Amino acid sequence: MQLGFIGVGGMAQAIISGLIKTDTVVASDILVHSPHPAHYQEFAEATGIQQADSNAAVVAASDFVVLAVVPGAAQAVLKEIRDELNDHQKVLISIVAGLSLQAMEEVAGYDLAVLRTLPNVNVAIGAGMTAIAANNNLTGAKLADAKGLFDAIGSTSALPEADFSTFSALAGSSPAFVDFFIDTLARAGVKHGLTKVEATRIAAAVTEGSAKMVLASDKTPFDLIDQVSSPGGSTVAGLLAMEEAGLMTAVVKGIDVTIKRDQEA
Ligand SMILES: NC(=O)C1=CN([C@@H]2O[C@H](COP(=O)(O)OP(=O)(O)OC[C@H]3O[C@@H](n4cnc5c(N)ncnc54)[C@H](OP(=O)(O)O)[C@@H]3O)[C@@H](O)[C@H]2O)C=CC1
Ligand SMILES: O=C(O)[C@@H]1CCC=N1
Repeated sequence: MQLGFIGVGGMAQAIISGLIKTDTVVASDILVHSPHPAHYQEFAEATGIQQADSNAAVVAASDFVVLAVVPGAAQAVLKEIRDELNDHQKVLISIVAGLSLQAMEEVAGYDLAVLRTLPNVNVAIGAGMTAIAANNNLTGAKLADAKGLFDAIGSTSALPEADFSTFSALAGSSPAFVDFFIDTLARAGVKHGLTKVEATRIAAAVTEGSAKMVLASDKTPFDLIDQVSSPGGSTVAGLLAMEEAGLMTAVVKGIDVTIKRDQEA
């Protein structure tokens, strides 16, 4: 499979790293381009991926083309590459937040096979969570291959497009929120005398373990909270103090604002 990327920023690099690490695509079959090659030169040399001279050259040489540009540039880039895309029956895979299938079809053509996705940065280590929605032209082996790319670097969830903004907050943005929680937990450890490095290692290991517990057990997170909270003990005291400071309200408010911002884009 020849895989092209238009846009080689943080998220494209995360996907490429995940695909190479999981032996899903060999580096030499990946071709990339963006307006400032200096921004990805080091990454391209370190991974062994190929660099093209233009967006059109990426499309010409690829079976699957990943649109990984900032949302503001997406329409112009689609206009620029639509002839190349349609001439050769390529598959377009978009990772652009807020860009609907219909908006892509309007610009790139109604016959084009398109997969809209919303991955998260954890794809870099094969632990991503990606929402997918295919248009009617993407079926059979092409759909399986396009979906397979994201299955190989984590999990996928086929969702109606109406749920993409919620997914974007809960899975696309939330690595930042979870990292914020990990850093806050570690900072509290530093306040009480641990080094930042050791406190971060502890906080991250606990976060990973607790996520695995939720996924592996048939208990709800609230059941697991009760299991940790000994009667009259320290955990319930800490939990109540966090809730008095508004932890649940703060998280839900943050997600509300994230969804609203995504829908404005
Ligand atoms: N970051 C994340 O966790 C997630 C991001 N996304 C989506 O991924 C997309 C990229 O985000 P991210 O990687 O974070 O952003 P970055 O700012 O890191 O990267 C943006 C990329 O777009 C390129 N670009 C801009 N204009 C053009 C153009 N005309 N032709 C080709 N390339 C162009 C930039 O090129 P150059 O550097 O040369 O200027 C750069 O490589 C966004 O649409 C975002 O919504 C989706 C899910 C999660
Ligand atoms: O911050 C953003 O706009 C993108 C969407 C999901 C994660 N990053």
